[in-house]
Amino acid sequence: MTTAVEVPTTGGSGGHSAVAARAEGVVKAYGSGETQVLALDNVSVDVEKGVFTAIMGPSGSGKSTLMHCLAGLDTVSSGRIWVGDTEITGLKDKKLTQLRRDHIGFIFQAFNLLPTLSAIENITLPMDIAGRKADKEWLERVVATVGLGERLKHRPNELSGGQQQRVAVARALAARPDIIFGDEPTGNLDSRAGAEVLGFLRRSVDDLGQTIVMVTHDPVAAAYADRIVFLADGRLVDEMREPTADRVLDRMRGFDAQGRTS
Ligand SMILES: Nc1ncnc2c1ncn2[C@@H]1O[C@H](COP(=O)(O)OP(=O)(O)OP(=O)(O)O)[C@@H](O)[C@H]1O
Repeated sequence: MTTAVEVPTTGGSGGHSAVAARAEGVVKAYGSGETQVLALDNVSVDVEKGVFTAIMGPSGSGKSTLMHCLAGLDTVSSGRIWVGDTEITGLKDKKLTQLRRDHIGFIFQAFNLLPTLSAIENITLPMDIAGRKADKEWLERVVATVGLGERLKHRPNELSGGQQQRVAVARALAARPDIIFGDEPTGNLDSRAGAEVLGFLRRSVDDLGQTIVMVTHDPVAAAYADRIVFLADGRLVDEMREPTADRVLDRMRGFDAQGRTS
């Protein structure tokens, strides 16, 4: 963990503070007065580059809010957020949209594939829209990692849920974003298809050096991560390295025992 206050570097030259994103003293309040909810209450966290991070915590603890703030999908009430070298708090909409497009990938619970396009067309669509040429070699690696073989020419409705989500992950990877954010990316999948997608996410970190941040409720899914940060009542309360599903389950039971399910 770096404690430096200067703008984080995004590595590349082997710098020691390989931080892909950072939240510093982030507060997010909804509403005001007596009905105010502090979704995030002074959260500081570094998202390490090339690391698979899971965000866990009881329902309502602020997981999605933290992810949305880190990804520039939501504004903060106070505190600061960086994505790579860029402080995004205070950025105007246009710049923020550009930054999201060029540096961030998203995977949601719903696969959000276009039904009339083939798998491979879906994968390259965001770059086609942005008028960017896919790096051919990279695309080949991504496609090889997805392991969809001849199904790449198939349309989404000819693929299983797990395969569709792998296409969605490949689409996020194809543009080589600095970070991929996933909000319950396996939430709609059965456990086998979920394992398939999680294995693929894991490989994209190990083989392609991708940085991933994933919100999940599922201890088994979280065990695929390198690091878990735990939120409770809008605060960062714990973290775990090299988690196992059993240890995560134990930690989550601890929250229940304290009645911290807000
Ligand atoms: N748009 C909003 N308006 C008001 N309150 C909100 C809004 N969005 C979230 N909240 C509140 O902020 C808190 C954190 O919500 P958030 O969705 O980040 O939690 P979460 O940990 O992702 O929950 P879950 O696991 O149930 O999805 C909750 O108390 C929630 O009710």
